[in-house]
Amino acid sequence: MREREIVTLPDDGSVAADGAARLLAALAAAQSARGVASVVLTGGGIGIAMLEAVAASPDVDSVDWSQVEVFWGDERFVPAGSEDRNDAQARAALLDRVALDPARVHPMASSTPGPSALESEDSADPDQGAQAYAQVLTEAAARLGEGVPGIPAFDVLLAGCGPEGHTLSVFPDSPAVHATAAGVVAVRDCPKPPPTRVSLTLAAARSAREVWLVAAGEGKAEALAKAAHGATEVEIPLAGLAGTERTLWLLDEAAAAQI
Ligand SMILES: O=C(O)[C@H](O)[C@@H](O)[C@H](O)[C@H](O)COP(=O)(O)O
Repeated sequence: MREREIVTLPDDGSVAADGAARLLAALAAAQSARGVASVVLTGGGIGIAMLEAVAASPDVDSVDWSQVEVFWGDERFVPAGSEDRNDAQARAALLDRVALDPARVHPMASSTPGPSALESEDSADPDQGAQAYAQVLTEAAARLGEGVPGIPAFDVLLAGCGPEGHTLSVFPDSPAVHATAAGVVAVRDCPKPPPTRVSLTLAAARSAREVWLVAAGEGKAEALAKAAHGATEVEIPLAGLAGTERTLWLLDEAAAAQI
């Protein structure tokens, strides 16, 4: 596994701004190389702040948004349209402000029962939502090329982390972190509300060419230090984040303070 790159910035605002500039450059480079670029979004304050910074960037049009495929690394299993959903927050922050091709935006299932939407297979059952997303990823891998079997070689996968070391919706010593196959899983009794979610496994996240962990605040410092000093992914799931070509930690000084 290639060495992690750790970039430290003064504060959360500069992490979001730097991440936004890097993301625009990475998507443009991917389009130059392969035509279509793919990005995996996540939730949380810094992840959404980064999308807002992308939307506000003077370089936002350096990317042909109609040729960007958007996926999620995890999603809260709540009704469609809930403001708790990562996709709702991403749409408000960026996706509704750029000219994406709706057919290339792949939300995870919501808990809204009823007729299945084309992509998300909305259902009242997160396991069905996870299975439906696995199918979306298999079909996307056929279009975009796969990193690990059945999972696209995403160009950039974004992830945040929690104070106890969770990333995506994979928590320490949880069924999701013990799910070693590359896939999509339902998460129940999640320590971070809302309790029910759908998430990529860490093995699926490692299908990405580049994996970027974006974190700010002293609350993340201990978990990041443990991961930097050899903790296992079962203990500290963020330790299991790695891209096939690059693993980047974008941290503010407070989050990096104990590394
Ligand atoms: O759905 C979620 O909640 C996210 O996927 C979660 O993994 C988040 O990225 C981290 O908890 C960091 O969140 P903050 O940036 O708000 O601390």
